[in-house]
Amino acid sequence: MVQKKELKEFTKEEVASHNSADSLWIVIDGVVYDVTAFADMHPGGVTVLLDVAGKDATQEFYGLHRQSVLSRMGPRYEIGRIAGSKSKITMAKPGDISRVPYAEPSAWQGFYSPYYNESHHRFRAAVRKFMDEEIVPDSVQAEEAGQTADLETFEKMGAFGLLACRLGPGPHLAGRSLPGGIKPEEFDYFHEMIAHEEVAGIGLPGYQDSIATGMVIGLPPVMHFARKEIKERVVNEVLSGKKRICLAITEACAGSDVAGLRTTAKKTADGKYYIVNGTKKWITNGAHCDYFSTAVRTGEGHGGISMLLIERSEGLETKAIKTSYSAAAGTAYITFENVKVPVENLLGKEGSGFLTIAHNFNHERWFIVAGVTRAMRLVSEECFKWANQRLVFGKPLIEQPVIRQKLAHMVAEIESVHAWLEILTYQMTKMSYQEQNVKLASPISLLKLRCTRVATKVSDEACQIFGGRAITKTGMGRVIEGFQRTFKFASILGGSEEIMADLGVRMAMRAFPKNARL
Ligand code: HEM
Repeated sequence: MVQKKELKEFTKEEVASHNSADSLWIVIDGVVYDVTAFADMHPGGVTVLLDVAGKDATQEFYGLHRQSVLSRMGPRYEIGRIAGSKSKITMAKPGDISRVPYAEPSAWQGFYSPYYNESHHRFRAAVRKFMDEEIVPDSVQAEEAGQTADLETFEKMGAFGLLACRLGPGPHLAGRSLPGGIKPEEFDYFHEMIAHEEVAGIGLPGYQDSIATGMVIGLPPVMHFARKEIKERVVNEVLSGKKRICLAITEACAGSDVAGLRTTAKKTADGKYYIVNGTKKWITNGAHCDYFSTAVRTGEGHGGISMLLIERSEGLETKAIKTSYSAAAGTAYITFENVKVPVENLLGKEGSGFLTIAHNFNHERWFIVAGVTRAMRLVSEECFKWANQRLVFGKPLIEQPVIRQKLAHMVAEIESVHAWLEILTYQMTKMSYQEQNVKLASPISLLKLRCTRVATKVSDEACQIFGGRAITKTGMGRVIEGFQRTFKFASILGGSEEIMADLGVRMAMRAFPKNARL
């Protein structure tokens, strides 16, 4: 642990005399750092430090480093302050709400909103603080190393109530303590949306997927279709963070075309088990899961699909797929070789797999939009900050009209997606699940289409603003690099853009008045 040193005050002249490799001091935002011992280890090299030795290096530092470098390493080298100086730069604290324009939904930046009450503000504050304090510290390194969140992290999220919050309002919340002291009966889809936003707000695509994307899409079939005893056991294990679950539908030959799936489940002669054989591909979190909500073929054609809850057991193997995002997400290829599954693990009725799968489509797509929209806001925040602190041709980037044009388009598009997301979330708070399935399938599909089209543009503009840093995994462009490398996932999984567009119009046509004419 770093010992807190007694902070002295220095004059500028005193600091100026420490200007060599033997004694190398620099000043950042009024704070004096003795980096003599660090200079040889400095990733940017010694010479750049010598160039600013004994001087104020605030501008140089913030042009090249994220603030987290200073909060992480600064205390080790901090020795005092310039006498009479005051900090001009705010150090981010856990739980802070950003004041950068458009970095938060407008309700969090002092605008009126018909959607949020005090409990939503309290909830966001509690979840953000939890994320900043408990999840973020290890996440950057885990993302880089391709390590998924460990069970201890899952148990922490479970005890905090965050896992349960990501599955919407419902009986699964009964008796649980929830973030910010929210009562289960006051919890609504806006609270859930906030939970997804806060997880996506860490800006690490692989790691944030590792903290329970599999659960958000894999547990609903169990919650809604499992037999009572199985439901109680599995839902409790998963929501407390003791076990992990994922959704296993897609196969090498069956993606959007679910009917093409080939994994078979055949009943044993005594009728007690299904024997499962086949493969699954691109299964988020699959590499680390204990349970797999799995689509299998129990018969021919469309009516021959069923859903089974399969436990990790003999004959089931998972191996990581090398995707373009971090191995932390645990995206897996799964093989089933004569896996024995009790018939009690059937989710819903045999042959009704399509209904079971489709039951959660809207929720899954809505959840994807909430996450991607939050990630886009983070990208725009990074662009605003970068454009403000990066000097080009002797002035901040933001002073270039072409950069302001890019920011304008980015913000206008993100805000429109978020506004539609809020409108549809409001509908969800008013409609029964059944009514949502009928009325929201079209707009949610079109919203997802719009969201990922906007993500394409946001990624493009952000890359142009960040230049080489947008293709560099560490440092200033880290978030932009991660986003441009992974935003495409959202336009493919949970229903590809093409399927979303087609479904959106087909579902809308169901309500088309037969007697309408031009
Ligand atoms: C307390 C003072 C400093 C600390 C703890 C520090 C630490 C670091 C770290 C951890 C990195 C690599 C991280 C990353 O990829 O972002 C880095 C890179 C770098 N640093 Fe520093 N640094 C300090 C001050 C400075 C100053 C004053 C300058 C320049 C005048 C400087 C110039 C650079 C350069 C040029 C790089 C490479 C940047 C790049 O690859 O884009 N550093 N520094």
